[in-house]
Amino acid sequence: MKIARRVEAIRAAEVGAIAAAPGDALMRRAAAGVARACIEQLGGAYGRRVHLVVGVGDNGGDALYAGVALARRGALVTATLVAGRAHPGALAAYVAAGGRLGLTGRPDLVVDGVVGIGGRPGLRPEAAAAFEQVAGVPIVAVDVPSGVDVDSGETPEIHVDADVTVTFGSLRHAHLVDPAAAACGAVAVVELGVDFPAGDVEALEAEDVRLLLPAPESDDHKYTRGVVGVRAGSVRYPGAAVLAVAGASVGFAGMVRYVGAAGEQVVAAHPEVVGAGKVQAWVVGSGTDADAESHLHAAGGTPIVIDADALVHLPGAAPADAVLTPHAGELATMLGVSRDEIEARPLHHVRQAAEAYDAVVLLKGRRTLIARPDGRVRVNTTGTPWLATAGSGDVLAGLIGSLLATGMSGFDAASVGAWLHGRAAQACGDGPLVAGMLPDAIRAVVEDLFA
Ligand SMILES: NC(=O)C1=CN([C@@H]2O[C@H](COP(=O)(O)OP(=O)(O)OC[C@H]3O[C@@H](n4cnc5c(N)ncnc54)[C@H](OP(=O)(O)O)[C@@H]3O)[C@@H](O)[C@H]2O)[C@@H](O)CC1
Ligand SMILES: Nc1ncnc2c1ncn2[C@@H]1O[C@H](COP(=O)(O)OP(=O)(O)O)[C@@H](O)[C@H]1O
Ligand SMILES: [K+]
Repeated sequence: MKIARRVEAIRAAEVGAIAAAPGDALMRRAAAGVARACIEQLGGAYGRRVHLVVGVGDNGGDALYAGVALARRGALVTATLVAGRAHPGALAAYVAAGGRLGLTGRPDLVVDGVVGIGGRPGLRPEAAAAFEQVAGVPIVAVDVPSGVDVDSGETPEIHVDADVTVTFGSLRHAHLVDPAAAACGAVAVVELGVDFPAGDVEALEAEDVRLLLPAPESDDHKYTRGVVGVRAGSVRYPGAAVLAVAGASVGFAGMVRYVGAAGEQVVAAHPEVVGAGKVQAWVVGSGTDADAESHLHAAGGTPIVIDADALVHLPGAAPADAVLTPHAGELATMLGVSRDEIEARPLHHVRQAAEAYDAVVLLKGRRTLIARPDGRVRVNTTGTPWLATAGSGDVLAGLIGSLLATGMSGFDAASVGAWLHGRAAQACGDGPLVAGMLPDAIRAVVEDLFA
């Protein structure tokens, strides 16, 4: 599990280590990691031109010590001190190592050391101007891309867009949560040997998913594995029913039931699917059009995935054990704000919705967020932009419902479902995909996990 923590918790955990380490030892360790990432990005150090953009705090100190390490490996290192001053010890070491002040020529790489966890959102004009001078050059950000809001993952003002971000000890929220995460590029964590407390934002990794998935036991039968019911599709959108059922069919339930207007199409595509009866979880809403409200009421009180058209028919609170799966536009309608506001502050809004509806809320997007009413959040890091295709959300809803039917908690079912769905899109490769390709790919991803 990847765990991201708040700045306050990270600072508190590091106090002891900083006091115990002699001089700038911790900063030098952090800087060595930054230098390694630069060398990797450049394919070497000798003769490469690296430009440091340096702020007044320890983030700038890290950048300068990284400059020292790079200069020692034969790189030509220059630096702009955006406030005209910098961490004294690091600056002295930098000058002693042959580092120059001021920009000369076009560098091969820029190191963003303006601000880290001590920064406020936005870039001051001197910092913005320093980056404009080297526009287009790849950027390695120290700790976080300067200008992003580290705890909220928001980017309310201008900020650095990095190719690589090197952080220390623990991920911060900005590394996982969009829009800030999109500004980080690839993220590397340098170990500092510090212990951190639990965090409230996390991301599943393959091993976590494998452990959470309830593989059938040798004495299982279809009913012990769980039965999922799908109320999706309509005369207008029969395909949504087929896709939601397809998603449910490659989840872990032992049987899929379908109730709705597209029964013929569903059985033609999935002859194993049966009609109304007892279920352990429902999936309601994908493509249900005008039938959404009646399906929502008919489904009743079992664990339930509520998707698409059904979301707007929810009263104040959702039924017990509900997983709501809006995209940004649907969440905007539910909360009475604009889509832009949701996209600018997804972490804030997904938590607000989970609390208001007293349900697990999965907000779809590049970095899908899954929130519990108590504020705990999982971020999905699998997927590709090709997944943004009509009907892929229907497959996801069915898949999550199928996992829910096995007895998984809503939080686990939603986050595991999102992980499998995104990994399936990755398995489809870097090219157009249609939602109907996802179920086979999900099956293959599961097979790989258990191999
Ligand atoms: N803790 C640890 O164990 C380790 C920490 N490490 C490193 O230390 C970093 C944190 O360092 P830090 O605390 O000195 O804060 P930092 O982010 O450099 O900002 C400093 C100053 O910048 C200013 N400023 C603020 N906003 C601004 C803006 N938008 N644009 C321009 N300037 C702005 C503001 O000063 P002001 O100008 O207001 O006086 C603020 O006080 C951390 O991210 C990591 O890199 C590593 O060495 C490993 C060990
Ligand atoms: N830029 C993106 N990168 C990765 N995944 C994305 C991106 N945009 C959307 N997705 C994913 O694609 C799926 C789209 O779902 P949704 O919007 O409900 O589609 P539909 O309603 O057509 O089924 C979601 O799983 C979402 O997380
Ligand atoms: K930075």
